[in-house]
Amino acid sequence: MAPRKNTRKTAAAAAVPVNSTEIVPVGRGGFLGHIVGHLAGKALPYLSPWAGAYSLPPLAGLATNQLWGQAPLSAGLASAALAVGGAGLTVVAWKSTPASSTFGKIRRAQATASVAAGMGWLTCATAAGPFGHPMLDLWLFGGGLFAASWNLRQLLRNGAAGEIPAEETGGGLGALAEAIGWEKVRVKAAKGTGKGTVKAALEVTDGATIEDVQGTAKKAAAALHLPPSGVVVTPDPEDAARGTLSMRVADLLKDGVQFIPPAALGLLPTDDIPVGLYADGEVWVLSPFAAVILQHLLVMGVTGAGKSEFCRTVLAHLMCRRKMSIFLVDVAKGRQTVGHIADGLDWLVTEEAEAKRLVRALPAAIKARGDVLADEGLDQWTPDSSLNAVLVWIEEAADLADFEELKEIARKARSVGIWLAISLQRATWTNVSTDVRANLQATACFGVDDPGDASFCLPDSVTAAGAIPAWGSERPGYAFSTGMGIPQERWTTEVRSTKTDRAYLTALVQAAAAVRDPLDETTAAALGQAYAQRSHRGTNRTTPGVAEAAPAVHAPAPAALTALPGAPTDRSAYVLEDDDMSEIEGAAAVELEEARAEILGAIPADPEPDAPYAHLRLEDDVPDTDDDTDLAFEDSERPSTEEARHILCVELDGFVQAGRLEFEPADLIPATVAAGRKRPWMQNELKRLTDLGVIRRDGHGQYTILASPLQPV
Ligand SMILES: Nc1ncnc2c1ncn2[C@@H]1O[C@H](COP(=O)(O)OP(=O)(O)OP(=O)(O)O)[C@@H](O)[C@H]1O
Repeated sequence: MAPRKNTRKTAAAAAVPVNSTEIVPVGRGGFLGHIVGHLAGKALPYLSPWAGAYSLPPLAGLATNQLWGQAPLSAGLASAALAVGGAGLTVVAWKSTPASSTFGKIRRAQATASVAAGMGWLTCATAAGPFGHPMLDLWLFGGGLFAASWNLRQLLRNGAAGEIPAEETGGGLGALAEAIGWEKVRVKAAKGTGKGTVKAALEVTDGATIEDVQGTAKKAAAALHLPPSGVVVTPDPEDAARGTLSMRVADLLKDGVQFIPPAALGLLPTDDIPVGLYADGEVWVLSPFAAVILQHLLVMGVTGAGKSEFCRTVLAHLMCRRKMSIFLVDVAKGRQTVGHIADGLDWLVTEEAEAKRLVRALPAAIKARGDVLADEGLDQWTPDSSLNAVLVWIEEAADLADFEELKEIARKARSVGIWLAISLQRATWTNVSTDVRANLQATACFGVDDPGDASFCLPDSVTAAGAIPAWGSERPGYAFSTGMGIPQERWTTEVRSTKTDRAYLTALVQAAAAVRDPLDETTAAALGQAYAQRSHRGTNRTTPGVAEAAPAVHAPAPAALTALPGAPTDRSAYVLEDDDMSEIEGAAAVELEEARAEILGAIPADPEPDAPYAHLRLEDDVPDTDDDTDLAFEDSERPSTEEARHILCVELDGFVQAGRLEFEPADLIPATVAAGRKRPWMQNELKRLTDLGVIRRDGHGQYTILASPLQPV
């Protein structure tokens, strides 16, 4: 295995401050000096109430006494004015001090009492003078009590920073709590992470729940003037009364995230895929193939939200790996999105018919891979298998396959190492069934217009926490992502995918051709003609032992039938016994009536409606020739059953050679006539070829050719 570099931490390392140990200076000033300095530093904040209490009152008292205390009239008027002013100030102090908690109430009482006592003393000191008795005694005792009570508050606040409510820690969280009705919520120890996010511990009391708090995350964001998704409340899995409040106060990713190149060419599919950065600078890493369960991915976001960039990022990384094959289906703008890295795609599908072919071929590949893994003694795909891991990325899958088909593929592909990624602009109940959704357990939800859409993509636990990317296309590349080995506590952290550079990616993918393995033989054979005739094939190394697709052989040769996936080895298998025939006829009877309308509907309108033979149907015997006519038909010998079947097989093979893998029964009418047979015979043949895995019946009377009956794959 190629050496692995730990990409997960590289980008983060620059942003994370190094934890330093405080160094005590030794030398001049020395240890004692340091202790004295340290103590002085600690004590200083506690001295200010004392300094204020013992300096301001005498100064103010002396000033007012000197100004108005000398004459009885001015002293009386000044005292009265100060008393009224003092009462007013006391009311203001009471009203303006928040008291949503016990601590708040104490603080309000303390602030109000301090103002009232100070103004009362000043009123008296104006007339009586500050330094006589009892004014001097009141100042000395009252000032001491005042300063000590404020010291007590400081001590409580500093000593129990983690235990007291936010309003005690300052920073406006107390006001926030009051504004959004968090009476039963304690917000503790708000701390900046230094990476644009402030985090605080939450605790609910009096019967409240963390879910109640989650419901008000948007209010909190509005009160703090943050983006709607800027406040996220995550419950503590260990304690239902606790949680974490994260507030993203700065956007470190707004200048974009550069593509993080692969650590090496030739890594395995199980190695980490770095696809972007989290809001706190950590690398956003996906590990789908290394996770305990391979979780299929649902990518969602409005047009312009950044899905294509994300797709290119994931694909580019996987294109640089061994034992990995990638199929991409994008009927809308495939070449435009990935044309420059198409070399790395083993199969790029841009046509709807081919997309349907691919989807229909997958069940056979899943089955064949399952058999190989069982033989290899593996419960699920690992790099030890002889098979490649496969990524099938489908854009707007709901338009290309029916839900039942997708559900089955998603359910079974997981264990055989086929990773399904489905990208949608808007996943609602109407364009993806809940069954399919349930099988897409990993998500990357980019901007959506309606918050409800996000809840279709992201798990409830994530949207409930307030992690909803309801920014539409305003913030391209930003998303929330879950599953694929992402630690659960990261699911509610915003990410931004990397922005790719066309020229760089092209060069990278070209260089990686030397390490890309071709698709393993088992999967390639099981995918049949749909894969053998794919319209695009990428470049990869040719590994000894893995044959390239056989050149098309037009000449039908009986021996070639051996190449059918799961088909018997000699042509006699195509010849059925009578018993089989009646069984098939019985089973086909129902289908016949259904197919009849379809076939007849497909036949163009009769160009000679008034001709004497117009009443004849395909299944009617050809009438005897008119006695009056000169025309005579040569008696041609009716082909044997084997010959008739061969004619039909040649017709089907002709379709395959022409790159046409879909047909309707009506298309086989000329061959049926050439075989000297009628419609029921053709229907039986179709049924038989379906059972043999040569063709597959789709809805609405259509068939897909899975493998030519006459050619090796
Ligand atoms: N991670 C990103 N960082 C910066 N810009 C980005 C990022 N992702 C996408 N963009 C920009 O946003 C625009 C739209 O991106 P993109 O084509 O990936 O959106 P989309 O979701 O695929 O849209 P659509 O559904 O129409 O295909 C592009 O101009 C692209 O450069």
